[in-house]
Amino acid sequence: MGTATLVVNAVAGMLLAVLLARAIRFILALWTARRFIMRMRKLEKPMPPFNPILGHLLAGKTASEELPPGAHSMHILNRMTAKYGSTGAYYLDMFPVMTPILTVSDPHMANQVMNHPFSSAEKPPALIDWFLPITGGPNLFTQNGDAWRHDHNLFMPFFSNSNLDAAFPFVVEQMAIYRDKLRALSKSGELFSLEPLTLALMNDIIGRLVFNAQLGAQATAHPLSDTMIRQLNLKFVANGVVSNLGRLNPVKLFQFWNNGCILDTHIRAQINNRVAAYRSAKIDDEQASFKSILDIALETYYSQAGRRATDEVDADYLKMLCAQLRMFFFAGYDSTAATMVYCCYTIWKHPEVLAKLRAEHDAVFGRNVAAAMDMIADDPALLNSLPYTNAVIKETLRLFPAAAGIRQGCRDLVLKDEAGNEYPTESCGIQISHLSIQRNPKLWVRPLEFVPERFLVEPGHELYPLKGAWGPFGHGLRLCTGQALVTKEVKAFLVLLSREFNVKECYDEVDGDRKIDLTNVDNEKVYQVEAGAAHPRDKFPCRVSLSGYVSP
Ligand code: HEM
Repeated sequence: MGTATLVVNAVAGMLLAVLLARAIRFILALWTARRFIMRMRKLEKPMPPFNPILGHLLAGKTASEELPPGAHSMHILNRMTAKYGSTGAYYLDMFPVMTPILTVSDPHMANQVMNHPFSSAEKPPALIDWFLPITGGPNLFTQNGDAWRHDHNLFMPFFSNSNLDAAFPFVVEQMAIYRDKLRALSKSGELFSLEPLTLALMNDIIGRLVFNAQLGAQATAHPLSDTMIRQLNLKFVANGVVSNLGRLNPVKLFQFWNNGCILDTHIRAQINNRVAAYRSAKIDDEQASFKSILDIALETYYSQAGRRATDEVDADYLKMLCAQLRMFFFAGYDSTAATMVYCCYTIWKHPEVLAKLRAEHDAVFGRNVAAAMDMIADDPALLNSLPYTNAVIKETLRLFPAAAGIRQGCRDLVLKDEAGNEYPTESCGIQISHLSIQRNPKLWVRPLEFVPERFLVEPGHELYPLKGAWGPFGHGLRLCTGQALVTKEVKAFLVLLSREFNVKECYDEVDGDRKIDLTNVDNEKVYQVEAGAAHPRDKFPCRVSLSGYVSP
């Protein structure tokens, strides 16, 4: 037998072994999923109609078809909650799209999860697959136990109040570029999409916060931002569920891998830049008041005993950093940009809210909008004196939560609803359905109305929110680490823009004769779609004009 034949046989044998291992893994996972769900069926637990071969995939498909195009999976879960989750929880087996979950839409049961010593902090293995195209490896969202604790402690100093405040001169500088773009658009009066502009703004801000880099994405597309967006587009196929099976397509798998390599190349370039800067800063004994996430990680690395500034970063640390920085880059811009756009929608849709918001900004910053920019840069703590603005952001996130939380169940966590029905969680993930909880008429007065005052009234008032019912940043130990940062950023965004401009959404103009049935998304034309976090559909078409409320 010739060498070539031997090589071909060896490669074919290896491929066969890999395929066989994958097939066995698939069958085992399928068997585990079905066995658990069959047991729950026997116990007559709430769930959609079950198909022995397809599990609940058909029910998921039906729910997604009852929604308008591209509706986010949170809407799909919400739709299924309306059909099957009247007791506050139902089981779902969408294998192979995901492993079985218990979807919880009741804050009492969500609290039981968040108070459990194991499940409150444990993320399910299925999340690793979800994040893999975005991060390429373990990250704070997916890690558990000591690995999570170690990396969490490594990055947390970035989120200290003083470090975040030190970033604000740069944050408002980027918002000034965004404001200038809106000024130009207000002159032309043209129809445009607000979302790409806002994503570019947040790309530039997060580039600085994560890498201490000036990406300049508001001026010209940056390859890091472009590749992340390409990767997200690939991941979030419109109308999910069955088309999600496209994940098994080898062409798509190659594209994921290739985008991942490009992301890693750019992230490594940022790491190399900062290693060089770190070394020269060490030599010059330079002290920067603001430290990026990457700078903090490098400082910790080089401060370890026996390590010299001239040493290379070792391969394991580099791998860990790449995945965590990819995660922070994504988490830091995507959902914040979506929330900023939704705030634009909510405040300009409600003139009475806008009037109160502007009055609060006048009281704290005076009527000179240009001065507000310098005031925030000099003293970001002023942003803490804006209770109404804070309530507007909270109310926007109540109606349009950008993300959701998930936990791993376990044998000794059996949830109980108020009627005493039990929900075992062993062998399944627990998905907290924020959208269903935050729009539930049993939990909220005037649930679909935009009422920021509900976050300002005292306990005992009918509007006062029920404990645990508001949770767009999740709950407990695994709460979003970016919450304080997001709140500051969105407050600054509103202070700098809400008085100068009027923004008018133009969905009717764009939709034209296209009839969209909005019945199952609470008749909300700006319903959320899959695009990373949950984003406003069709990138928020609008026109902007100068308000005349203040002089620019
Ligand atoms: C509007 C913006 C944002 C929203 C709505 C949001 C929401 C969330 C949610 C729902 C979770 C899961 C919480 C849970 O499982 O209980 C989460 C986790 C996380 N978020 Fe955010 N997030 C936002 C912005 C950010 C930003 C700006 C950063 C960082 C720059 C960030 C970093 C993280 C991290 C690292 C985690 C994982 C925490 C852990 O498990 O240790 N997020 N976020």
